[in-house]
Amino acid sequence: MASPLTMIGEFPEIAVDRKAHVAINAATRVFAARDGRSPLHALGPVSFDLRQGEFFSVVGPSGCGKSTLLDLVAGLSPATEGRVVFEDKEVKGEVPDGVAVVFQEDASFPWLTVFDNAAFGTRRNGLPESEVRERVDHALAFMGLTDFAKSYPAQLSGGMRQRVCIARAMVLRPRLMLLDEPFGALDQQTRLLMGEEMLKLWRETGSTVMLITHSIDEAVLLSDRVGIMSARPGTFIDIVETGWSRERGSETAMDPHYGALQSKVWGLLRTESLKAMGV
Ligand SMILES: Nc1ncnc2c1ncn2[C@@H]1O[C@H](COP(=O)(O)OP(=O)(O)OP(=O)(O)O)[C@@H](O)[C@H]1O
Repeated sequence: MASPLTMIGEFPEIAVDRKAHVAINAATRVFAARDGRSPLHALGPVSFDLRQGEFFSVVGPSGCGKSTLLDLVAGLSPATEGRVVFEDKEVKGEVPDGVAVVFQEDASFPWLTVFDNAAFGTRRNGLPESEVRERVDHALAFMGLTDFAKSYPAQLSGGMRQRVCIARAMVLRPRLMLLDEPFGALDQQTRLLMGEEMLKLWRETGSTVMLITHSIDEAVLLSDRVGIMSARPGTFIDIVETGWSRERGSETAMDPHYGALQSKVWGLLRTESLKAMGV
């Protein structure tokens, strides 16, 4: 019988299992009524799987429930109905072991050095200091921050601060990385470079990635699959396979298939964005 594991190109150590790593089953989120307003149905019902080791991006009109979906998968917010299962365990009430989340806003701690920022999660998890040091040194080198280990966030650019946050997530060696517009506040150039860093990280770690983004270009370039959400309450109207190899990078944008994928995603998103704007 054929093995369910597929060896990937130059990275034979990463065996990607195409079965579900995260299963989202008929999940909805309704926010309770507040200030005399009616309850707000923000999301779903939405059902989909994140496959083991894939890079999955989510695009959708503003306010359709993308961050709400990520919060559900991260265990930061409960599903009103339905459920989320990560590695055969229901996600409930806390971020599961093996999951790291990176947000758009600069979440570095200004009172800690770059090294101590990156070490924060692992120290809290009680990892021995020698192991912390080894992991942090590797993550800072990977993110090009070695020379800034003793600097404080205020001494860094916005892009570098965001790299510190990604290093902090990387040090945890997550099996699932949840990224909520992590490059949203960065200029276009830095954003492109950070996308390449993310791909490098994804290739090195073999972790599953779910990225929320407003950028169709970014979603199409980085992902194995792009999920397009409807206007609120968000559900997936389509999930588009890109077909890229793991070796993709900025040059993938020159591939003739890239333009066709971009147009397809934009075509789907445009209709939903007009609906969200009430047009
Ligand atoms: N804690 C909350 N309480 C009440 N309503 C909320 C809460 N969080 C989000 N919402 C509402 O739920 C809806 C979905 O919000 P969410 O942030 O998930 O959308 P989004 O697709 O990520 O938006 P954007 O693309 O603009 O970042 C919005 O109408 C938002 O106002």
